[in-house]
Amino acid sequence: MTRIKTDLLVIGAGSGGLSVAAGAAQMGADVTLLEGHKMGGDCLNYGCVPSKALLAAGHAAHAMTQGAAMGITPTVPEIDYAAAKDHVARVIATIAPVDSQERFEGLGVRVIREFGAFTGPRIVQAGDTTITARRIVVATGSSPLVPPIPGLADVPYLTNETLFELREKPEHLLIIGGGPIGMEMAQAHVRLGCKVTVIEGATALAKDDPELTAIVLERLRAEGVTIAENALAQHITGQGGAITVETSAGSFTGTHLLIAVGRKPNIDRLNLAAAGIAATKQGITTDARLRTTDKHVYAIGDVAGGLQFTHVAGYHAGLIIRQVLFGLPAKVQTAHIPWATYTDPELAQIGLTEAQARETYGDKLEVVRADYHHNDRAIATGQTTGLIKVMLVKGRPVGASIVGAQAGELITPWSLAIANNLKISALTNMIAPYPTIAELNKRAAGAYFSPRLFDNMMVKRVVRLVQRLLP
Ligand SMILES: Cc1cc2nc3c(=O)[nH]c(=O)nc-3n(C[C@H](O)[C@H](O)[C@H](O)COP(=O)(O)OP(=O)(O)OC[C@H]3O[C@@H](n4cnc5c(N)ncnc54)[C@H](O)[C@@H]3O)c2cc1C
Ligand SMILES: NC(=O)c1ccc[n+]([C@@H]2O[C@H](COP(=O)([O-])OP(=O)(O)OC[C@H]3O[C@@H](n4cnc5c(N)ncnc54)[C@H](O)[C@@H]3O)[C@@H](O)[C@H]2O)c1
Repeated sequence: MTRIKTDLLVIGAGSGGLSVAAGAAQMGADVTLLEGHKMGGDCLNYGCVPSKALLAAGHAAHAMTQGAAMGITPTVPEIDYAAAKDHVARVIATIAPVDSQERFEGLGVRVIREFGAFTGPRIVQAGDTTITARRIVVATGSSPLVPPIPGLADVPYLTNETLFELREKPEHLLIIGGGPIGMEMAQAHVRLGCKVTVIEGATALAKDDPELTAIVLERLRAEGVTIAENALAQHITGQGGAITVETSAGSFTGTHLLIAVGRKPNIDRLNLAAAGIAATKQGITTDARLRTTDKHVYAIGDVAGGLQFTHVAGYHAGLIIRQVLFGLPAKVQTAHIPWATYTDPELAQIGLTEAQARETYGDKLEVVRADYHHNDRAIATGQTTGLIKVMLVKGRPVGASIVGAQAGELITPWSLAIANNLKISALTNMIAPYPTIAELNKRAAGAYFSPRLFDNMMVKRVVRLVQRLLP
């Protein structure tokens, strides 16, 4: 049995935990990091990285079918599904050293490859090591939620933890859940030559603006994905190769089944009760400073519930560094946190959607828009499907929604604007190189001033007067 005393104990080496550990160790703190499974957590091994790598393989296959309008003869791509998964594995392996035990030990972090469990307030057991810490950060992430649908336990099913290892190409992939995981994986698979059916109990991509999600769903359907909405999965039967999901809107049969109905926080192993730390089904209870019910213990990232994204876990980590290392106050804000779904077209959101902004601000709300089909770069590249909507109150953005090529890139300046409470003029003052899709942001911002300048009699009178007076 080994006993350790440490300044800062971080439980979980995923997006959030690694950021805290790297920052704190490099600033001179004594840091201990526990990881019971793979360094890098969900994002690297089972989430963002493999999903974007598989989407890229699907994109490459799709591109071979799309050149006709530009004089390129489309071909039917030959798809080696297992080789596409090899590409996914290589991408993970390329990024893995950044999150590795060796790198973190090199930074001065004490890394223990064990699951941790509280045995008392600020005391954690990890294998045969007992750790007492002045401050603890719980960053244990989340796992796929497997709902208690009758029959599910008796059929083989995939989750994001097993999908990326699958080497045999699904002939017909059934996906329960039309959230970001379901829709990204639906498009990746249909483009890799699989038949795909998405079974969604309510509305697909429901967290985004319905006007924009309709554009994504239309494209997915046009590419061959069957999307059944208001189809709650109720009963599952069959075996590998022939699985039937009975829903409130009919039954669907496929060869493989992916469950993508949301996440559950990783708290079962933590023995939180021993430390008097409260949690709900959504995650560990935290205050606005990310402190748990034990003020010396923080919870960050997916395990704290709320928005579950890698950049949120990273943002939380920054707030922890501020508080724990420098003793400065810090408060979680959510208004400037964007997200993007990497379908084609991409879908991105920050702040309030139009409906949410309308509910909050009523008549004070102004909505400005710009369409991709007016953008010269989008015309040149044949990517004219899409639009930007910006929600403004008294000349300041309170939300932005984008669907279209590179929406995930285009959302960033709106985060800058909202995070710094900038006026929309900050975006009109900006100059984007021509021809770029990014000009759309400036065009949307300009749409706020256009009616004020061009439909304004006073402006016209002033201009005429100045013209008369000028020599
Ligand atoms: C398919 C998929 C695609 C995604 N795509 C995106 C995307 O494109 N962009 C985006 O921003 N987000 C994406 N996400 C979400 C993103 O992966 C998570 O929000 C992010 O990984 C959360 O980071 P975390 O540090 O909270 O948890 P994790 O990264 O999950 O790390 C938690 C770590 O803690 C370890 N652990 C758990 N319990 C213990 C314990 N008791 N002791 C020690 N270690 C423990 C786990 O093994 C794990 O390594 C995606 C998620 C999925 C599933
Ligand atoms: N691009 C990204 O940033 C990205 C990509 C993937 C995942 N993620 C993260 O992972 C989280 C989880 O994603 P997700 O797609 O699993 O969850 P989700 O909660 O966003 O969507 C799950 C969907 O499943 C549906 N559902 C639930 N039970 C059902 C049932 N019995 N039958 C049919 N449908 C049912 C829900 O109505 C919902 O639309 C996301 O919220 C996000 O934070 C992010």
